[in-house]
Amino acid sequence: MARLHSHHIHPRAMLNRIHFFFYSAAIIALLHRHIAAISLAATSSLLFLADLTLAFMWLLSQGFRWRPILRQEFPHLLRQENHQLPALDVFICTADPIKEPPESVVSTALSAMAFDYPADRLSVYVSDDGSSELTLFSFMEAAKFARYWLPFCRENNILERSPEAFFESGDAVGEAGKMKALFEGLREKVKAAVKRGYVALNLVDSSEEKIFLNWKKFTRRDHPSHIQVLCESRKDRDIAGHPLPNLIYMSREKRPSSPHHFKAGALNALLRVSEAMTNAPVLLTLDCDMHANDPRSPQRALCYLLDPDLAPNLAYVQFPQRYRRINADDIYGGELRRIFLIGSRGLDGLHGANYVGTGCFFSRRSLFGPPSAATASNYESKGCSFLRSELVLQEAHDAASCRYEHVNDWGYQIGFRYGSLVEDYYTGYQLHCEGWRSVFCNPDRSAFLGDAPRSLYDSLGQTRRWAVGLYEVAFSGYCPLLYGTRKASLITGLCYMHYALWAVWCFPITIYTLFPQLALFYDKPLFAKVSDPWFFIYAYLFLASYGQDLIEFMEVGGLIRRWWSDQRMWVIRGITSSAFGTLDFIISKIGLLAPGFNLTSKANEEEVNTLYDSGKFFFGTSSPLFISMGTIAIINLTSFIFGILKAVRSIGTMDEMFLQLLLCGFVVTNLVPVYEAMFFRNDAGRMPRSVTNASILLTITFFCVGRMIS
Ligand SMILES: O=c1ccn([C@@H]2O[C@H](COP(=O)(O)OP(=O)(O)O[C@H]3O[C@H](CO)[C@@H](O)[C@H](O)[C@H]3O)[C@@H](O)[C@H]2O)c(=O)[nH]1
Ligand SMILES: [Mn+2]
Repeated sequence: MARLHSHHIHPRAMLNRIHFFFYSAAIIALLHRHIAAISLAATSSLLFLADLTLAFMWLLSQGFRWRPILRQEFPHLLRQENHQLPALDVFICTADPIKEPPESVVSTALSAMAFDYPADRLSVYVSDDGSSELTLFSFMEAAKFARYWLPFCRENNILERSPEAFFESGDAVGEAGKMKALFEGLREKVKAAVKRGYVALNLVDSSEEKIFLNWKKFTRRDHPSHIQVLCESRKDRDIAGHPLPNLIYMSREKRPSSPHHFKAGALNALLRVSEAMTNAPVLLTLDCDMHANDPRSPQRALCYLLDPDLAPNLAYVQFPQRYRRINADDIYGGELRRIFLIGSRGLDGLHGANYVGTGCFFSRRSLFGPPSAATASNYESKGCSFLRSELVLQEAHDAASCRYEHVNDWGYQIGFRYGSLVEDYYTGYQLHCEGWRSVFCNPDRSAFLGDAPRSLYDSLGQTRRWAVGLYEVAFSGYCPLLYGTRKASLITGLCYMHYALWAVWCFPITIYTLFPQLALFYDKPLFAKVSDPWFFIYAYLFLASYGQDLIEFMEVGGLIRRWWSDQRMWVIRGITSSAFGTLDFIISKIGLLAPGFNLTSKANEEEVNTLYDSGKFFFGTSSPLFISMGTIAIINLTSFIFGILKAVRSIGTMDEMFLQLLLCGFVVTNLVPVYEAMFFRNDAGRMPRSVTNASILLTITFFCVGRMIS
């Protein structure tokens, strides 16, 4: 058998290692200087703390650079060699018809149904945590549309098989025009229903009517399980007479007394329901807003999953999260290249890429125990009984009930893991600790494309939730530093710890954006003079780390201006979402409030979209997050202006204050959009006045306190 894939170590790995030694020497020198000059002065000990944290985080992150791997697959060989393709179950999660518009969710499902894959071996399962009749209705419509859409894609060899994305790009004429009209019809119907808030019974036929009448008795937090087989490949045909893949709607049982564990709970219910129905050995998880952009991605993943050398230990093949409709500058750093490309590639050279929740092909086996314990025979696909048969449906409903969650090890020993809001990170980590491996697959044509948040508040809300979820792992019995380093490997554990402490950046960033600025205002020098040799250590540390970051970012296809946004968002997150995420976590730990999964909005709001497309930040709401950002912005601006004025008057002081002035200027440059939104904009996305006023008040307070201390 020819090799289905190849890989090599990144050519820069050696340079990275050399750089590691020089850079660590500089860090040690700096820390030594701190210790030698240690004083009880608050500012200098804070700066020491900041540098210590930065150094620690830097150390944890070096594993990503130790042995990055680049891979290539040869999926065409699968066909040449007549490989039998295994059955594939696709899981799509949605949770709210308002934040996650059903017309987009069905597009995602259609893109997966249209995979270039034998229909009798492909099933698409949709979990609806919103338990919404609107979503079910949309999927009923989607099942009808699929009969036209699938043959259209197949016959015209279309690559972009999400109807939403397909019709967005390019004009539709001829047959495509007809398809577009059909899809628009579906969309209008769905949108009208969502606007109305319920499914009008005249929209559905008599057999469907019963379902919706029944539905009205439930609430979204208290209802029995509901499963609806919308397409069944053994029975249903598209308009060209080909079998359709299975399409199954599931709303798992929810009871107030039974914790539902958010997305991890939904995925586990899907895991059980699919076991009762099709039990495919290969699974694909997708977020509702992440459609397939290449119909042959399953074959690409199978290049690894079918490799007899890898298969016994291979848990999953992860594709990167990539996004469409990102604006030119990617103002919110939504691409997250550092996590989804650079980080994954780095981990791939160790135990394997981390799981990022979507675009990931699993071997079902891996979710049921360590590689040594699994017996392959339990994971053979079912193909005999009809999905709509009484028996199968009964079993499936049962599998979607809360009952399982109480008695079994679901979420702890098997399935997607509970206990963290970032169930993806946590599950991948646990699998690696169990001895499973994984692979990062990053083809040139994006396999999946999703939507990134389009308002600042959404973007920060998302990372705030991640921060809490990551802390939950850091401070659990499975802390990667203690447990991961032992169970997986030293470097893998350190990398996972780096992510677990992702929000810890808030400490050094807040210190560096606050105290040197106050000190500048009150003429207190903190750093080395320009004429001092130590100045060069500072310069080296700063330039080398930013330089390395830039090189890595560009190398994974980034643009300079997007890199600038990316590093800006690092600063902004540090003073907002990471800081508030840290607080959220502390509050949840002392038992005041249980952490919740706030969905990221995927809704298309006109104003938000227009501002996003024109590259302007959308603030709009008065959130405490923005007050902390506004305060730091104004403090930096004030100190910077003050510093410049002083520098102009007496050049002499420049020598010892230069680094502080530079730092201040750097922060000010980063926060230009904040000043604009506070003082120069009048649109809906500007900073609310109340936030600006509160920030000014807080700034004054800080300067007063600073005066008392200095
Ligand atoms: O109770 C819930 C909450 C969420 N979801 C689904 O989970 C997915 C991710 O939710 P989203 O609001 O889009 O979160 P993001 O922060 O954008 O998602 C990232 O982070 C999540 C973990 O916090 C991962 O699950 C995702 O895969 C990853 O893309 C969506 O399809 C939701 O419908 C559920 O099914 N049930
Ligand atoms: Mn999302």
